[in-house]
Amino acid sequence: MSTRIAFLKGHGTENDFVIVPDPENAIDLPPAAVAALCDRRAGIGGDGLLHVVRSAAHPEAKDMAAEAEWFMDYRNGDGSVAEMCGNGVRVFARYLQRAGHATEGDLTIATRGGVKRVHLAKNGDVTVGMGRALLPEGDVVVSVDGRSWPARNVNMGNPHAVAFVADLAHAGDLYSPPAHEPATAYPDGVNVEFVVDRGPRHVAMRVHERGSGETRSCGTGACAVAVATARRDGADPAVTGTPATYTVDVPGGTLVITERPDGEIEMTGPAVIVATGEFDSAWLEGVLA
Ligand SMILES: N[C@@H](CCC[C@H](N)C(=O)O)C(=O)O
Repeated sequence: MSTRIAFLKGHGTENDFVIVPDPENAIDLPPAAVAALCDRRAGIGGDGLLHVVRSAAHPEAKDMAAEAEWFMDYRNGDGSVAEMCGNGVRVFARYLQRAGHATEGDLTIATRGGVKRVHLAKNGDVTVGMGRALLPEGDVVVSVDGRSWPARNVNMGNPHAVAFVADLAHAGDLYSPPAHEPATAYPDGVNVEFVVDRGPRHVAMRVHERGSGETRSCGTGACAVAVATARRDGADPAVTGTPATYTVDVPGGTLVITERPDGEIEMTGPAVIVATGEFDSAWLEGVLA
C-alpha cells in the first residue's frame, strides 16, 4: 500500500537539501533512494539529503543521545554517506526550529562528526561550532583542463584539498571531479576547493564536492578554505593568540568563518526552508524495483 511521506526543501547559501523527518528511523533510505530523491529532473532535487532522526533511534547516534536529541543522518546527492556537512547542520537547525523542536538560541545536533553546538540568531543567521581542522602533511596537486595547482590538505571531519588559483574560471565546468596527484592521496574521495583573494581576510571559492558535484556552497569547504588561507597569510590563531575571521564568498552567498586560538572554528551563515511536500512511497519503490 502506498503511503505519503512528508519532506521539506531547504538551503544554506544555496547548498540545497531534501529534508526527510523520520523521528523513529522507520523510513528505509538506501543509497539508490537518496539518489532518486536528490535527482533534479526525476526526483525532488538537492545536493544532499538530511534524514532527521532522534539520536536514540539511530545506531550511529545513540551514544550521543544524552547530549543531542536529534541526529543529522546526512547523505550526499549520489547516496553516499559523509562524515559532516556544515551547511546541512544550519539547515537542519532551521528545520528543528520550524518543527517546534528548537527555539532561537543554543541547541546541539548529533552528526557523524560528533555533537555540534549551534546558535539560531534573531536575524536569521545560524552559527555552528565546526570543531578543529586537521592539516595532514603531504603535498597534493590538483588539475583541471591541463592546469595544475598545489593544494593544501585540510580535514574538517571530511577531506578537503584547497587550491589557490588566479581566476575561479580556471577550474573549468567542474562537471567531473578534478584529478589529483598522488592518485592514492584520498582513498575515500575528496572535496576540492578553488580559491581567489578578494581583499584582506576575504576570499571567494568554488567547490567540487565528493558525492554531489559542483555545488553553490560547502560549509566544511569554506572552513577548510579559511584555515588554509590563514596559514598562507601567517595568521594562525594558535601562534598569534588572536582569532582569525575570514569572509568566504561562495557562488550562493557568503559565509563568515572564525578560527580561535584553541583551534575551534565557528561558521555563520543563513539557512532557509523553502518548501514542504509529500512524495509517494509507491513512486520510490518503483524507482528502486
Ligand atoms: N556541502 C557540505 C559537505 C557535504 C559532504 C561532502 N560532499 C563530502 O562528501 O565530504 C557542507 O556544507 O559542508
